[in-house]
Amino acid sequence: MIEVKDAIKLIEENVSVSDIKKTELNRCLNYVLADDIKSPIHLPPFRQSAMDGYAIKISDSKVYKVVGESKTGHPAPIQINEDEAVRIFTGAQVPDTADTVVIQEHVEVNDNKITIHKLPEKKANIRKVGEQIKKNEVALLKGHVINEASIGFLAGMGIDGVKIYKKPRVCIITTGDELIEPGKKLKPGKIYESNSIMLKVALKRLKITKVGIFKVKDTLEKTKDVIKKCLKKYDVLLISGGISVGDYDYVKEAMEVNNIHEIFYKVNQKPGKPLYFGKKKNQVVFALPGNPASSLTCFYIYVLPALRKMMGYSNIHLTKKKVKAPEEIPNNTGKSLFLKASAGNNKIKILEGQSSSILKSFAHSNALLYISSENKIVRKGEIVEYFDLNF
Ligand SMILES: Nc1nc2c(c(=O)[nH]1)N[C@H]1C(S)=C(S)[C@@H](COP(=O)(O)OP(=O)(O)OC[C@H]3O[C@@H](n4cnc5c(N)ncnc54)[C@H](O)[C@@H]3O)O[C@H]1N2
Ligand code: MOO
Repeated sequence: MIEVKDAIKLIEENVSVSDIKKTELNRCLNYVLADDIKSPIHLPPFRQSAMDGYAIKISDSKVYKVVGESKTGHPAPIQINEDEAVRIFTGAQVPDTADTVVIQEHVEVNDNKITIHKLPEKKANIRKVGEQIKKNEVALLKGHVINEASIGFLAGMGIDGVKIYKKPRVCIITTGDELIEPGKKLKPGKIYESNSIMLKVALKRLKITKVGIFKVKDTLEKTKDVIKKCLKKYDVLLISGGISVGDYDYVKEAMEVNNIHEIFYKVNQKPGKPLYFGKKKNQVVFALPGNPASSLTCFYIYVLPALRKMMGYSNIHLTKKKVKAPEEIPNNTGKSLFLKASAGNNKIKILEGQSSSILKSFAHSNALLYISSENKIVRKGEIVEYFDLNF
């Protein structure tokens, strides 16, 4: 049995970043950039008017002669002298000799002359060349998580594709004779299967959508076969249940038969003690304890960082925050604890119902309060750490 911090470290060390692929921009949302991106152009590429109005070469005069028009999408047709103006529109090129744009609301037009009521500051309403980004300047760094704005920004620089890290294909395998699909009639001795959908949506929150779900009964043969099948198609296997020491817990043996190499089995923690982590070349396998709250805790603390590392994230762990313990917390288990809690406004409340089978409290928690195995008692008001579940 290993300690929490060692388990976290072993996962970090044994998981590698996914392959890189060049991908067209409209398929890059929520992926992580695998390269620094430099702007191929100055943005904007020419001096642009920020408003509809008149481009002038500013002087003490309030009256200017309109000598032409600069229309958006076309090069500025003429240059101007002092006391001259060019009619101009938002986004249009400002003539090189103009230095200011007056908005049309501040101008009175008489024939081909304008009278300015309110002179702006010199250089007003002109977007400078390269104001947003200069040619060859780094626009986005490797590790950047691509959002809608990043896509617009990249397109605005004329870029139509970038290199990104692939997302892992993940499968969820549930084990157990007792499990019945929600929606069906419950029979004696059976319970509704809830881990697969819970893990699937947790993956969805991580923007992982290529997810396969497989359900097997408690037999060695079936467990072996499903693992073999999944190893052919998926980068990550999440197996739920069947990893403890009962007579019908076949997952460990089925993994051995499939030549999965054990990195660790059992972590000195509550919940989630029988957690298993293994590898087959670059494929990784987590066997999550079947108890629903254990499964989800292990997902947040161990699976999530592994997946984020694969996807190229630089911050892979849930954010850890500090808070004062709201009450005395004895820890006579000798194990590290992850307590379901509700945090906010620099306070935390430990919720009722900490058992591994209970999701009721988890459903109301946004934090996992962490007490290390070495800590036998936390005094009220002592500083403790929690994992923020808002990611
Ligand atoms: N003698 C011992 N017994 C147990 C130990 C131990 O050290 N010695 N460890 C306990 C701990 S801690 C945990 S956690 C569980 C883990 O057991 P398994 O991973 O083998 O999981 P199962 O036995 O298959 O199931 C446990 C529990 O969870 C329910 N379950 C399972 N899968 C699902 C699912 N997909 N959806 C909803 N609920 C599920 C299952 O019905 C059981 O109630 O072992 C302890 N035992
Ligand atoms: O690992 Mo278990 O989760 O303590 O019931």
